[in-house]
Amino acid sequence: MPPSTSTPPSSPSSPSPPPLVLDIDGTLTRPEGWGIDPRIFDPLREWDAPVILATGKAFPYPIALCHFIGIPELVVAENGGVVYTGEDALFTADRDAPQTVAEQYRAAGYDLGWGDGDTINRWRETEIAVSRDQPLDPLEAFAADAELEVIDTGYAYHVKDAAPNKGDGVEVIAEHVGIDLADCVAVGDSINDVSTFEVVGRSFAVSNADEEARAAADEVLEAAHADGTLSVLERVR
Ligand SMILES: O=C(O)COP(=O)(O)O
Ligand SMILES: [Mg+2]
Repeated sequence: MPPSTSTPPSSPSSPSPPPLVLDIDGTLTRPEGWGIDPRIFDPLREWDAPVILATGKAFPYPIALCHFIGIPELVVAENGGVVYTGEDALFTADRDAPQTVAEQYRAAGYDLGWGDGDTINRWRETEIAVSRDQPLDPLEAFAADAELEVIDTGYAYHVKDAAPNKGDGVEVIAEHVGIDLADCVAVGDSINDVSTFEVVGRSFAVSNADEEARAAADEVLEAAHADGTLSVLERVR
């Protein structure tokens, strides 16, 4: 969408900052590319508007991040498979088909790549994530047979139903909390953020973003990871 006219650049007379929609991996991460950058905690805790975390990670991860930042839990998890409005948890897909693909992949001699405990998938409700150091071709073949898609976020391969996406989840939350998507500012880094960028008023890709996110964003930032996101917060606050 074109930049929102209702969100003027930073000025002392700005009544309140815009609502935010933030990806996690690649966007709130340290410059090294992993681990949350601690510099995001205070600005997000003090942000005087809703902050939605929209991620490919399983439900407990963004909920825990909201909890530890100290902000209300407004969460899109599993690339839109799970939506939490602060009151209701909605599940927009089913894990059964992705689970079957994971079992076929394993039966063919491959591994999801997360070890026996597999905390990456343990609480996943609607999709399966596979480590990017595992072979992609057989995973895509099994997924295609099941009419599922595989997306590569740069952090994991996700075997999922094609229908849910982050943007639809963000719409549900915006409606529930009563914010106008045209006022929202989003930051992201990968293909799973394209649907978010399509529904918000103003979108930014960090400089480490993949081609799809760069093409979909209103603006590609000069700074990477949390440095990029912090630069957006400075500009729009
Ligand atoms: O779970 C992933 O693969 C990526 O997570 P993200 O959407 O927060 O970047
Ligand atoms: Mg990301």
